[in-house]
Amino acid sequence: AQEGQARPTPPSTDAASDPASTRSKGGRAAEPLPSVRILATGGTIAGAQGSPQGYGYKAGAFKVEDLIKGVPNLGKLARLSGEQVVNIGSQDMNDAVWLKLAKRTNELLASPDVDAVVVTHGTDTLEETAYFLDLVVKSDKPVVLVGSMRPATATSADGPGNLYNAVAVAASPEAKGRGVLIVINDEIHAARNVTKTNTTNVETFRSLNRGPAGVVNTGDIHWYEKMDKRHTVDSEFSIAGESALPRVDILYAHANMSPDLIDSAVKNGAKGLVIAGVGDGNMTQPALDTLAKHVKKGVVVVRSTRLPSGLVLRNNEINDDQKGFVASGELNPAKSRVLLQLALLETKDPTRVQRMFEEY
Ligand SMILES: NC(=O)CC[C@H](N)C(=O)O
Repeated sequence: AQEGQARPTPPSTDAASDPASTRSKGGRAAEPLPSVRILATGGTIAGAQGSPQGYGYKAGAFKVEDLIKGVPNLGKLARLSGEQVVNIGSQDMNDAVWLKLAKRTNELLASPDVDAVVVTHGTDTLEETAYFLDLVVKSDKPVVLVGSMRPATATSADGPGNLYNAVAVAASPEAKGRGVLIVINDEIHAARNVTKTNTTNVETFRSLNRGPAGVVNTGDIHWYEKMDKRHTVDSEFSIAGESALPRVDILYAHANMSPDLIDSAVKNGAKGLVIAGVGDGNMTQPALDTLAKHVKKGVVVVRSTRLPSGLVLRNNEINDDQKGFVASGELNPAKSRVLLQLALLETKDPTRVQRMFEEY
């Protein structure tokens, strides 16, 4: 547990308990609670079930005010305010929303009136949005993303408990400087490390290569190791003044992979390509040859893996130096795509991009 900090009151269904604006510590004078802004973007956490039997649900049925009201005692953790950025299923997340969300987050965190930001989000692309923010947020104040696997109206909805824990983490002074975090299913994950591993299970988010950043149970936090990679205030990336991001496509390798889709992606405007390679970032010889041809014309190619864990090491099975490829290291294809989009705002030089893949 965090030293010197009162354990937050666990959620109860006591409707009479009024939200306090201060937290007292062992009889000492009460100090103001941290101010946490909730930025809502939609997803299952804001979804209502279509029918009691069905899986189907209406995404974004609930507004941010509904989400806050739905969690007993949330107001005892922090002074809360909410704003609706978008209300979409995260399968529809796009560069424009990322830029809007990141700029708003930076604006809020630059204010002395805001101590932390919580983003409610669908789980499908949660890890991508989190990593994007990890690379472009210019503050060491906590930024916590949270989602749920069951809609708010489901039996055993997981959203309210997840939101309670997310606000507890955001309100924790020790969350400062850890980069963007994802809180779900009683675990805290670094944006860079976490991935969705199961289509429906509440235990779907895993940091497969490194393990979680901590655990959180009804607001009681236990931290593990700090992230040693560059993020937030140490990041060289900035989206200030950017109105669009370069197009980067992901191509999935498989037996008998043909180079046609590679050519098509480049023809349609991709400035960078990420290969979800077989094994440690491998692919058929025709695919390799076609990629090498596009590298010579300035397209940046990153080799990642379609496997859920493990590293893609430089010059391991493939001579990246000779072909001008970049190896993704620990980053999965979705996160490699995010980093490459930001890298391409700076450079097309594969040596510099490789350095970024080693540092972030
Ligand atoms: N559990 C979820 O959040 C998935 C719902 C939806 N596809 C989304 O990502 O927003």
